[in-house]
Amino acid sequence: MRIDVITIFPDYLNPLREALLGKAIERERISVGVHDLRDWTHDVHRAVDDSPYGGGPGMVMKPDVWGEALDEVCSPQEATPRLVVPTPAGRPFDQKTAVRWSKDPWLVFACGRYEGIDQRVIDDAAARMPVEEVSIGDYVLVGGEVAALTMIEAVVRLLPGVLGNPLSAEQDSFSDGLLEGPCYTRPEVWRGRPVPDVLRSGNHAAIDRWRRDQALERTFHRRPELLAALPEGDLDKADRKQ
Ligand SMILES: N#Cc1c(-c2ccc3ccn(Cc4ccc(CN5CCCC5)cc4)c3c2)n[nH]c1N
Repeated sequence: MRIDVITIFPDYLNPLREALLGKAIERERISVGVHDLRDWTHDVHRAVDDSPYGGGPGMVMKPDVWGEALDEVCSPQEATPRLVVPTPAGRPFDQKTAVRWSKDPWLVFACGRYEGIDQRVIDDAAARMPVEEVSIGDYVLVGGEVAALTMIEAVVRLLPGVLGNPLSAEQDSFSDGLLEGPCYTRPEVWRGRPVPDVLRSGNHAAIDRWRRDQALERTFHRRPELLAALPEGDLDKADRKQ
């Protein structure tokens, strides 16, 4: 997978070169290009923003600069990129979206700042490639870079050979529609708190049942709407005793 990120703060994306993502680059599971939007400015001030039409707070990112940047970064190659535009006004980004995007050959992230990017940039790009305006949550950030990092990590960890333990991705929270339950490791007793006996019993049927019950209970208390959204029949008889 090829990933390109366009931003006015390229150093914000340095974490991409660390740890798991850094290893994925080393192993050539992904190639990452980070581009400074100001490289497509032509004025002495390297301006990327201007006042909003219709008034209102803050500044809006200029369409001409973004247009030239996307023309070059997304220029037709052997594949067409999916353009991802983080925005507070976007559709919610979720695990299903991460799984869907993990099958793409090329993702380009357009990281806005200020009050966002002139809408005509998105509309113009949508005439040439798939574009998705997405939000990582119902809170307000200062720009799109942290959202891009979040989404890139959620997608790249799903690629073959990236996670040390591929089972981990399959047993993700949300993969079965529930939150995952608690996890434990040594020591057996820590500050007077023992590991639940069932986890040391060696009875894997009982362990699986306990873990499912814990996931149901946690989901019920923390994210009850996820239970309501479970497909019909996903809750088996044993679950209903919960
Ligand atoms: N993903 C994601 C995001 C973002 C995000 C993503 C991309 C950009 C580019 C610029 N900003 C800053 C900003 C902040 C507030 C507003 C709304 N306006 C304020 C006053 C009138 C409306 C517009 C932009 C961004 C924020 N925030 N939260 C998420 N889950």
